Amino acid sequence: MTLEVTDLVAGYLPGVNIVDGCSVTAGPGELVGIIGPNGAGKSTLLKAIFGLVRIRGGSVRLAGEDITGHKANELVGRGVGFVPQNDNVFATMTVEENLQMGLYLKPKQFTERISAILDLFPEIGTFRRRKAGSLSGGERQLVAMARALMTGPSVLLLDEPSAGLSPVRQDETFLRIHQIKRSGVCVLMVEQNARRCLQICDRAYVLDQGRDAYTGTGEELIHDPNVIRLYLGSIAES
Ligand SMILES: Nc1ncnc2c1ncn2[C@@H]1O[C@H](COP(=O)(O)OP(=O)(O)OP(=O)(O)O)[C@@H](O)[C@H]1O
Repeated sequence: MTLEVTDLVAGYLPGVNIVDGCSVTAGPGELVGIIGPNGAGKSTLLKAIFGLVRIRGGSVRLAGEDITGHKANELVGRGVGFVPQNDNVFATMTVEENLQMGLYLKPKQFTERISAILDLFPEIGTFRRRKAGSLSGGERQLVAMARALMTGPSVLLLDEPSAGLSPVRQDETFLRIHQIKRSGVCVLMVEQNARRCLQICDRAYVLDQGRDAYTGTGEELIHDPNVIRLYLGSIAES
């Protein structure tokens, strides 16, 4: 399914638009990155798409259907998954219980879905009975993504999946995101690690002050002098 966000306006406080005329699209099996400076509105964009921040203007369409302002639980039912940056697992529950929570709308499908998830991420099998709170950051991120995948979404929204992880764990996480994309899911990912994000994304958007300032393939943006100057630092860093 294609996700189309057009001229979106959203914010928390009256009169302050954090997302301010932002347009992004992501198609089936596509990994689309969102990068930009702190406070640009990246997380707010994902939350607005997922019905967690009030939308003041513009539209969100899924497979051509208007889903603007729909509530999160309704969006899950329509095939949208969201992995927030913080508190994305239930620490006192086991991994398996976390995955069950992901499927609370359709508990009868648990056996079928868990086997699909274990096919995609076999390592979950090795710690499925452990409490999520006892896992490493990378493992917790994997559980959070797996939980969002339990309903078999066609669109997955990821908010800074590499945050707080060591470089090795970040690489593992990006590899897993690639596997998710290859399974046909459309992935829209906000990332702090801009350079790495551009290396692995099919396409990306640079957000600035709530707007999509630049867009292109990861390869184009990573070599774009404006993007380098404003967001990536010197070319020598690459
Ligand atoms: N719950 C909230 N209430 C009011 N303002 C908020 C809230 N959450 C975020 N903001 C404000 O919205 C602005 C954009 O925040 P957002 O988290 O979307 O940016 P971001 O691009 O994801 O930045 P970062 O990379 O720092 O996470 C910030 O100025 C922030 O202070």
